[in-house]
Amino acid sequence: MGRIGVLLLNLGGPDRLEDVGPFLYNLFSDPEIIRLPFPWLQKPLAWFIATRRTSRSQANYKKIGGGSPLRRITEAQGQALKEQLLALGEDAEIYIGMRYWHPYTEEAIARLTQDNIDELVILPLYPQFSISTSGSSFRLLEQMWKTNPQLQKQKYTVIPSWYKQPGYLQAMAELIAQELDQLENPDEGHVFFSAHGVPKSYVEEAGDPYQQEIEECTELIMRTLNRPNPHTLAYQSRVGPVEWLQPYTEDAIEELGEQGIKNLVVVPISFVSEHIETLEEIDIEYRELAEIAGIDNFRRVPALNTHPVFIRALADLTMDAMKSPRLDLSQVSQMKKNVKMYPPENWEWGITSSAEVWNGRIAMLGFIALLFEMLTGHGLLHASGILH
Ligand SMILES: C=CC1=C(C)c2cc3[nH]c(cc4nc(cc5[nH]c(cc1n2)c(C)c5CCC(=O)O)C(CCC(=O)O)=C4C)c(C)c3C=C
Ligand SMILES: [Fe+2]
Repeated sequence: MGRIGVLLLNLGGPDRLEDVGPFLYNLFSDPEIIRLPFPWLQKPLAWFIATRRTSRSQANYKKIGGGSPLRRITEAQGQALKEQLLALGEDAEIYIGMRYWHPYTEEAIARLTQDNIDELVILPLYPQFSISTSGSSFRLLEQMWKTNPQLQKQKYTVIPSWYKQPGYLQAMAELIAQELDQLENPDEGHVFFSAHGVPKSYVEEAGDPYQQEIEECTELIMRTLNRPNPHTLAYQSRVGPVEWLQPYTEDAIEELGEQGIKNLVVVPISFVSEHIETLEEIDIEYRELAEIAGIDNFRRVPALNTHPVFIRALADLTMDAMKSPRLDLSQVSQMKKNVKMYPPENWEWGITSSAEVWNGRIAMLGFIALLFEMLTGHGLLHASGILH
């Protein structure tokens, strides 16, 4: 076999405070993040929400050193994976494709099409699949493949999710065990899995397998840990007014406090690197909540980052993917049964003349309403709680 490439997909994060606004705009422009019935409203609404959210978000990034560590950590993971693959006899080229910030997926694809890679493995750095994360990156890649004849010649395979991978489970269990062992009585630690949330409608209406994969993953980690500790799963980082997956992390912490739990070991489960939601939300906000709830001992399990057992797991995933039958991007959504990406594949972009007329009229009304709301602070978005 010739030269292989590994495309690592990740979310991306603002490197500096001045990147926060444009990063949020990119994030909210994604129809897999805000699912709107009218595609024309996506960009104005993204601009509006990003503008309103920027200073609050910047204040949080300031608390963790003025930017996201995600790029640095993902690059370190890429370098460690390259070395691990070399040790297994595979001289691979690693590409990093972020969804909402540099290095963008488009930049990674531009690099790899110049490199003459024989076989490409597409590996999302999200253990569990969600429409809003891996799904969004796969959809972007699918569009690129459709429009780029050079890419169409590229042989590739996709790893849709990998939360059952034994090395990954082992690395998570080791990190949890290390944290439990710091307690005076390790068996008394309550293991608290905090997963990034998604709106409930993603799971119940759009068929996102995320909740099922998170729940199964939690059970598999506990089985690998093989200790008698009780555990809880909750969902963090809710954005906007709609209902997200429950229980919410803040409510669950409060409840455990009321039950008299004194030792909490918090495990971030949906992401493999430190980022704002571990360093700020868990380490600062939830720690404070726990203290108020009477939990004396609050410990957080570090993210996997470049943990050697985890890097070996990524290398094994890559090698196994090359030996298995290829899986292409269009097969992935079939595999993740019932997943309805948004907007749907057969979305009609106002192709009939009457639809064009109505689209135009509604767009005009929407814009006027949005402008009015921005100037006065009153309107539907405020009333519904989307904006504050
Ligand atoms: C598996 C992990 C993630 C899921 C699922 C996810 C869904 C999701 N996220 C938002 C809104 C925001 N996410 C933000 C940052 C952010 N999100 C993830 C991971 C998942 N998101 C990460 C790792 C990060 C941080 C990147 C970094 O800079 O370190 C933000 C910006 C931060 C903030 O302003 O609070 C927003 C907003 C939605 C709406 C969503 C599902 C629909
Ligand atoms: Fe997020």
